[in-house]
Amino acid sequence: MTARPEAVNGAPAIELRGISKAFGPVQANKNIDLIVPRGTIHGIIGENGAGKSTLMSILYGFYRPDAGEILIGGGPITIHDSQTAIRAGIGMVFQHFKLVQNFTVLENVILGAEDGRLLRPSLARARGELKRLASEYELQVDPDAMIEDLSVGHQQRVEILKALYRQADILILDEPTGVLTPAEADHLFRILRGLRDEGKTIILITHKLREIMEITDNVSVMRRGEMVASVKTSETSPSQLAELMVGRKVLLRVEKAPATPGAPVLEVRGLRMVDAAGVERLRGIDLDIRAGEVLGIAGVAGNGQSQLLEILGGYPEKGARLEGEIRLKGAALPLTGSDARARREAGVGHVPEDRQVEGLIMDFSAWENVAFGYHDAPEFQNGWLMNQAAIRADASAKIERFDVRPPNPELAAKNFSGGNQQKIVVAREVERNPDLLLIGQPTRGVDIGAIEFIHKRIIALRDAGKAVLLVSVELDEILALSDRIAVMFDGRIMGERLPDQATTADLGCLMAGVEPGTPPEQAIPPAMGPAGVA
Ligand SMILES: Nc1ncnc2c1ncn2[C@@H]1O[C@H](COP(=O)(O)OP(=O)(O)OP(=O)(O)O)[C@@H](O)[C@H]1O
Repeated sequence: MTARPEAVNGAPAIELRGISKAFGPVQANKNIDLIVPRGTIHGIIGENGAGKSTLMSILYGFYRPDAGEILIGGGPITIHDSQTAIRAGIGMVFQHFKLVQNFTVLENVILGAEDGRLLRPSLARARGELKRLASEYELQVDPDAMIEDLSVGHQQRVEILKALYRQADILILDEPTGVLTPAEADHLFRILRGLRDEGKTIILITHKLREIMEITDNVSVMRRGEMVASVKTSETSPSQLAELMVGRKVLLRVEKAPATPGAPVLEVRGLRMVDAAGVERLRGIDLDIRAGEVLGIAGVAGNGQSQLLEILGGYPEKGARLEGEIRLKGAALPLTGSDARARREAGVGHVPEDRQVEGLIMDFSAWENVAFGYHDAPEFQNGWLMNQAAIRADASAKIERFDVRPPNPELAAKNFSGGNQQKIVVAREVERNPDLLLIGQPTRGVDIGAIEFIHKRIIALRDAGKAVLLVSVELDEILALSDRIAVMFDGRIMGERLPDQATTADLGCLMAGVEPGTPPEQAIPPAMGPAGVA
């Protein structure tokens, strides 16, 4: 490790002094100072677009700062690229993993490492080292498994193993629990504590204040490009952190009156779906949603929720075979063929789970994305022509109401932070007041101020007599918003509960495919989820 700076005794693991970075007119980081003591877990929080990812990308060598200084172990260092960062002992686990899908675990771990040539002796040595790391850190994973066959939780283990294999002393994790089940998140936290206790330094970016309180030693708060506070976790509280982040008091719970459901809006009977590869993804779904209620679908990702949303939204996977019946306000909807537009015209709004692939056209501007799919509405027509000025004005107003930052309707979707991209999609769908809103992972990667806002809008839609189908892997979100909860496992609905009667343990059993109260010897889940999620 030639370029690793000499550690100065007792010096912090990381020190940033006066770091600034602009993207055109956007000052993403302004004169940032940060000290992270060695052997601690340090949380970084801030609203969407506050500049957290930019700061970490500077530390990992993806961006060069416009100004400022970085010290690692007390020694100044210029981080030209990620190879320099790796040599300085810095490892990073991204939100969207950087693994090669059709390579094995072992190949991914050694790829890019200094002895990463795929020669037999080095491979054998690497295999031994990987085995040692996996057992020492409870990161068990089959070295010969293909990445594409692993659940997201296991892919994340590979990312961590990759950093440890390169002897990282500092590990940066960007929203690591966004894709994990509660049990996987607990396991990850155990590992992080273990790493900290042996002297490694961990930076954790998260929007979840519960995680900050549970696992970090110190926490730094960013707001609009600046570092506004660094505090000891034991000396702060979730409400104080929320206020520091947003600059105002934030309600950390959803306030809603009991639902008064009306006539059925959506009726689904015997919905089955077999995908192009012949795998049965939905095995006979029956559900009803009435006007004025939120039905929450809980479940571990990969158990058919995505397919259900896509089919209801009018774009089933290519080559899928479908069976069953869907009725919207009493009228049968066609099952086959792609008819997202017909669904929209019939009063269905859809916020897809994957905003970047299905929700947005990343190279198009924010206003085009807000108008997308609705631009041919009568109010936007001017005789035979499209009234572009009206479309733009309407989109700009929605961008402003949803507090999309920066509030620049001309900026391409790809240049917004993840949470702000999500606000663009939610603004488009919710502001049309659909009779049925299908909404998948509405607040993934979204900051608490925006979560509060999106939750309020969902409840307002319900209170206006609309029906909402909410799919979320966040149990807290399901419990807070739903009037009824259905749990999906392996393409089926395992059970339905009322939120005030459901316990996390009870829902957890159903999510694992086990009827609550089943004697332990019989409580073996019938099958893995379709995507192989354990
Ligand atoms: N490559 C880029 N080009 C232009 N603007 C950018 C680029 N990367 C980031 N920005 C802008 O810099 C600001 C900070 O973004 P950053 O991604 O660091 O925020 P964040 O705090 O990580 O947000 P989130 O919590 O939503 O991930 C935002 O206004 C963003 O739009």
